[in-house]
Amino acid sequence: MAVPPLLRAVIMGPPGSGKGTVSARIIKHFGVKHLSSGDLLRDNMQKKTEVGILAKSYIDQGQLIPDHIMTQLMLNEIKSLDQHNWLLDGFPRTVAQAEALNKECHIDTVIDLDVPFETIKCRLTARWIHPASGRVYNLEFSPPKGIDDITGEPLVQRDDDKPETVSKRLQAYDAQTKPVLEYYRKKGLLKSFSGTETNKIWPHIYAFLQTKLPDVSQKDAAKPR
Ligand SMILES: Nc1nc2c(ncn2[C@@H]2O[C@H](COP(=O)(O)OP(=O)(O)O)[C@@H](O)[C@H]2O)c(=O)[nH]1
Ligand SMILES: Nc1ncnc2c1ncn2[C@@H]1O[C@H](COP(=O)(O)OP(=O)(O)O)[C@@H](O)[C@H]1O
Repeated sequence: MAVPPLLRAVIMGPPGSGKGTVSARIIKHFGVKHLSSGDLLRDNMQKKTEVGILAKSYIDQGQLIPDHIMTQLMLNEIKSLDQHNWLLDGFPRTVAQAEALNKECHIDTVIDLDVPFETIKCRLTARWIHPASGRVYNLEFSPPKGIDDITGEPLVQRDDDKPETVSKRLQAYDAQTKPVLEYYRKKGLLKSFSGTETNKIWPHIYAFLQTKLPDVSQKDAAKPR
């Protein structure tokens, strides 16, 4: 029997559009490997690696990390996922990164979360995360019980979720990341999902991915959450 080709997907959208939240649901239902550039950078910052120390100065300013550093870091990680279906989250974020990725692998689909900036600004100041796993919580949307649901470890707020840094990140998105949407649109790979609530966008993403991969979560497949 022929082995189905491995899925190579990217999830895009402005900061706070719900990439992490939707990725967690995609992992649960479709069992893909998830590689988040932000989680990888935060892990490096926490371990105070050379990349982590350098990244902190950019992230604190709401700026993107230089392309050559980010590309090297991510392409190296991607290699270790060779035999799996994977989903990239937060990379590529510039056209130069998209071109570098294109040289290394063929991308099948790009899921774009099209959420208005006004919606996002409120969300990010209420975001709490569990740094070790990248799990995200929100004071209103998915309220934490004060600690991470799985490990019981404390949650933290991200330094770059301060309102002034959020504005800079949204500007960087407009200037540097929106052209990447155009890059993938021209290749016919872009699938945009518009809305202001993850729970309303998700069933459409779920239906779209079901055309590519089987649901491996087994239970509750009729009502994907
Ligand atoms: N109010 C509200 N918050 C949401 C919704 N979807 C996600 N969030 C929260 O918004 C914040 C940003 O979401 P996240 O998945 O981290 O976005 P990312 O920056 O694109 O990865 C987190 O605190 C989420 O819990 C939603 O539909 N409504
Ligand atoms: N592909 C990338 N290129 C450059 N910088 C990046 C990239 N991915 C993440 N970063 C840096 O890490 C920060 C946090 O990224 P991420 O966790 O994806 O946050 P969000 O999706 O909420 O913006 C970004 O604001 C940026 O400074």
